[in-house]
Amino acid sequence: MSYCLATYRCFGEQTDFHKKAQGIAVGLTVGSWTDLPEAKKANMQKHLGQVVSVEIQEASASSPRYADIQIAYPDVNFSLDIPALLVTVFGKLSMDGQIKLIDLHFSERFLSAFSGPKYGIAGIRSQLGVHDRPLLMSIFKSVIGHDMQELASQFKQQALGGVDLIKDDEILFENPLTPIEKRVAACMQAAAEAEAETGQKLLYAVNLTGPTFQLKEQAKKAIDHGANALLFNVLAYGFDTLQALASDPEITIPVAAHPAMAGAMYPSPNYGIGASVLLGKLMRLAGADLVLFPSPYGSVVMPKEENLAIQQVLLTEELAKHYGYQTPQLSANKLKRSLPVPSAGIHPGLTPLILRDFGQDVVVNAGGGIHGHPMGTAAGGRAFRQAIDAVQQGHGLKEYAAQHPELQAAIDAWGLREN
Ligand SMILES: CCCC(=O)/C(O)=C/OP(=O)(O)O
Ligand SMILES: [Mg+2]
Repeated sequence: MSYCLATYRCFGEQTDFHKKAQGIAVGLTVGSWTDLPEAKKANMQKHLGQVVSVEIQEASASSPRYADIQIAYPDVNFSLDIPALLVTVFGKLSMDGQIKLIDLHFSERFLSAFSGPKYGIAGIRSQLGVHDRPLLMSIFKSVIGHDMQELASQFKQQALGGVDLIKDDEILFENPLTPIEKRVAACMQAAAEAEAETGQKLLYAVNLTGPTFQLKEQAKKAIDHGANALLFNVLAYGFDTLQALASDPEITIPVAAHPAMAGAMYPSPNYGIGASVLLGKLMRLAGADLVLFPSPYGSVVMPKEENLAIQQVLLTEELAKHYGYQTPQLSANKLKRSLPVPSAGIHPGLTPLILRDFGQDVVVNAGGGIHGHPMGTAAGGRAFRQAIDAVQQGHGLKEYAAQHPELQAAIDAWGLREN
């Protein structure tokens, strides 16, 4: 028998959490809210959920009374896909009061159904030829309504700034002015022109949008026109759609997962799905090569501990866990590691914090912090590259900026944080 484990944080001043846990284990597997004779039959036992642990935290001045409840779900109860797992462990239960899904452990059998990221960190770095520093990504801004010429011009300015990746904004959808195949062709042409000047390769993550059942063909059309990466609004389309794209041998380019809609699920301490599950484990399992999420210090803020919890699960070698059985040390290194991309409101003066908190395997990502630079878009990219170089070489940004005007201008405009 093998199980997937779900950990919940359940709140209640008077709740009998042991009874609650047993009710979850039975009610989400073989039973319901009331006793069912069928559920007690011997042939149902292999489908019965198990209470693994109930850890109660009594109310304090800083916290209401809650319990962390871990339940094991027999993976024979559901098909080996993310929708089935999520509906099983948090479908009806998500509507049952103050309860939050805060962790998931996949059985090896469940994990075996997933190929994970097609490229991962190593693959992205290999495509770019960059192995010795954090990566830099810029974001198109103010391009809704732009024609192809204006869009390609903004692309080239971003590329000349020394970025490693350029992504569409997640709000740029299929439109008559810049349809995906034209966007890709024009931007990849601009990328080639910029590379002739800078010698630097780059990935352009074009936003894959449109009717769900046309996404594969849309992606193949983009690839046929030269696309070398995709941006995807995973939560709007579903993890299973990401998994279908990432596991499809005909989709031969990396996928960057955007967190759009995540704010409807992770922020509340009492409801929803924890950030490390929603934007960490499930994104990596479904095959995201890069995962964007709100940074701890930008314009849309996620607490630092949640940021680091996401980073940990995107980079860890351990994603599988067997409940109660002696099994070979499970390693999930069949799942390539996904690149963390802490984002939103990032400017060059925040680079020391990002590199301190995330280390080398991170993508520094900015839209406004590039295009809003006082000396223009290309200077915005240069300012970030100078900030990254400064930190890599052990210099303070203020000292380094004295010899690097683009960085100085960014610090003058937006300030500097080194702790
Ligand atoms: C968390 C996603 C960030 C994003 O999509 C975006 O467009 C950020 O733009 P800036 O905040 O860097 O301007
Ligand atoms: Mg955006």
